[in-house]
Amino acid sequence: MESPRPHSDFILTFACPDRVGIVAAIASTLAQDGWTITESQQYADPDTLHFFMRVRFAADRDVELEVMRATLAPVLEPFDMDWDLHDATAPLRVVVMVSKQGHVLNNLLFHARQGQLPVEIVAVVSNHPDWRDTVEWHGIEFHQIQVTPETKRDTEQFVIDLMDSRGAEALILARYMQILTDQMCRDVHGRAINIHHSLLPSFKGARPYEQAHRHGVKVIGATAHYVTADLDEGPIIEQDFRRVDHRSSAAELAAMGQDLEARALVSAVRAHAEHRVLLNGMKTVVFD
Ligand SMILES: Nc1nc2c(c(=O)[nH]1)N[C@@H](CN(C=O)c1ccc(C(=O)N[C@@H](CCC(=O)O)C(=O)O)cc1)CN2
Repeated sequence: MESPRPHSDFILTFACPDRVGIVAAIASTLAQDGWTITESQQYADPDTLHFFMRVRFAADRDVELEVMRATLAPVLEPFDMDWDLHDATAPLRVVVMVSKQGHVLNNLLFHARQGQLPVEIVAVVSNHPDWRDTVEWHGIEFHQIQVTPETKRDTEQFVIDLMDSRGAEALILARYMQILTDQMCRDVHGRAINIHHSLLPSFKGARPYEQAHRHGVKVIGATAHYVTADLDEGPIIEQDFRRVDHRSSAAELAAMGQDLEARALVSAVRAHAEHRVLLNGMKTVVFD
């Protein structure tokens, strides 16, 4: 028999300069207020001397997210924290962007529909019509945009407005093959995830499987990362890989890579949706 769901279930994440007493302050504050800590992970970076923590806590009473935020603010203030508080039970609302290749999009749609991903895909945007029927079969709105050098900023503003109007908290680039402008990267900093079809930092940019084939690689892979203005240089969230050999053409490498791309992106989106990813400069801390 399933245990009863708590009335209030929150996830606190933060990063701050490391010092003695951080965990004790969090734990004692929660204990004094009658909260049960159900998950807790922390990491002290020896290089940056920064401390990272994810703590999930619950109680059988109804507490509004904003009320909980206001309660925690004075406790966290002395530690100079970059912190956030999330409702652990709320699925992450996302907008997905795709171009012509739909294997990663399809995998996202399937996992979300099956309830295997704590995500609600509220809209799909594409610069091609190919995946409209599939997306609309899932009952999800599909918007086609026309991206040219002249229209790129307007199309990006359309996406930002769409995210705002649908309450989307993240943007997922599922093999969307257009480079986002610096302004768009600023607008979605820390909440746009791209799947690149190579093991970054190798083979950035366009056509990475052709680059890999020319180099005679013995493994291929995929990298899910946050999007930044520096193309395919954003903080890495997840990678997946497999062995290959001299017999495969670039096209065969690309075909073998599709599953890796789909798996890596789902894993990264799940980690982001469960608030397990914290930015650590140009890197990430990803809690289990
Ligand atoms: N600002 C960013 N935009 C995008 C990133 C990123 O990291 N930062 N990742 C890419 C995806 N991508 C590889 O995964 C990628 C997509 C497209 C190209 C590219 O060169 N495309 C066109 C040019 C399109 C354009 O100018 O918009 C081309 O083939 O010439 C390279 C890498 C998504 N966007």
